[in-house]
Amino acid sequence: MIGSLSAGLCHSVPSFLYRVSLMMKPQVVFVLGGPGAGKGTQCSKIVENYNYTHLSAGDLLRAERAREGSEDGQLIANYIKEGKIVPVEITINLLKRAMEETMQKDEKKFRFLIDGFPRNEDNLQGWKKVMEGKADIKFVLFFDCSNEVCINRCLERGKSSGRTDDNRESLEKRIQTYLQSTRPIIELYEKEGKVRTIDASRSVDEVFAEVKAILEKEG
Ligand SMILES: Nc1ncnc2c1ncn2[C@@H]1O[C@H](COP(=O)(O)OP(=O)(O)O)[C@@H](O)[C@H]1O
Ligand SMILES: O=c1ccn([C@@H]2O[C@H](COP(=O)(O)OP(=O)(O)O)[C@@H](O)[C@H]2O)c(=O)[nH]1
Ligand SMILES: [Mg+2]
Repeated sequence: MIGSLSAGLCHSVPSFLYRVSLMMKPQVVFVLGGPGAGKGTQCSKIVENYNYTHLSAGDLLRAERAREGSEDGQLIANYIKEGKIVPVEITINLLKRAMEETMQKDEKKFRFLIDGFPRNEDNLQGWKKVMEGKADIKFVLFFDCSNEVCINRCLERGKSSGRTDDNRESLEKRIQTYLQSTRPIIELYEKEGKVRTIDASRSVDEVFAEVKAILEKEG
């Protein structure tokens, strides 16, 4: 059916446009929580078990920081070390490109876990400006745990992560940014009934059992 439709259309529509029109709209789960809450760990486990692509905004920014010739590398480095949130124009371009590249390679890969974004009002506005209507936000997975647990996990991670922000000084700033800027975004989504809160203070496996139950329920 699709084959014959394609053969008919190819005479009039450029094939790349035809391919784009066949693509599913990206289905997005935002993954939020404090620094060290376990977002990345749980996203990896989701990817092992379900058909999602994990896009960590922080990882994309760190890759851009390291890219030779990047115009934004120094700015990104400063923001990360200071625990501040990079202007959304930079982050949204990286996210959009990563989503497009994933779907161009395999059009069945239209489910995304967007980890660590949107972290503030600027991020939210940037997402809306660029992505509204182009992607569906299914829900928000919120990994909730105390600041103390977050800090201890990041300090432990800092022994081997090589990250410039897994130290006490940066962490105090990151926690402040999280409380002042990111929590209000989670609350906004909460009012829309989109937040699925998970107690992230338990073991990796216990947390994942809850994640699984949510994903199975949401379909
Ligand atoms: N449930 C958990 N219990 C204990 N340690 C955890 C748990 N989840 C993650 N960790 C560890 O805590 C650190 C932060 O986890 P990570 O997944 O990178 O969090 P985030 O992406 O939210 O900053 C890592 O060193 C990770 O191995
Ligand atoms: O959308 C984003 C995501 C991350 N960051 C920056 O990258 C850092 C690390 O983010 P990441 O999500 O990797 O940290 P995690 O919460 O996983 O420890 C943040 O503190 C910010 O400085 C940002 O500016 N915008
Ligand atoms: Mg992370």
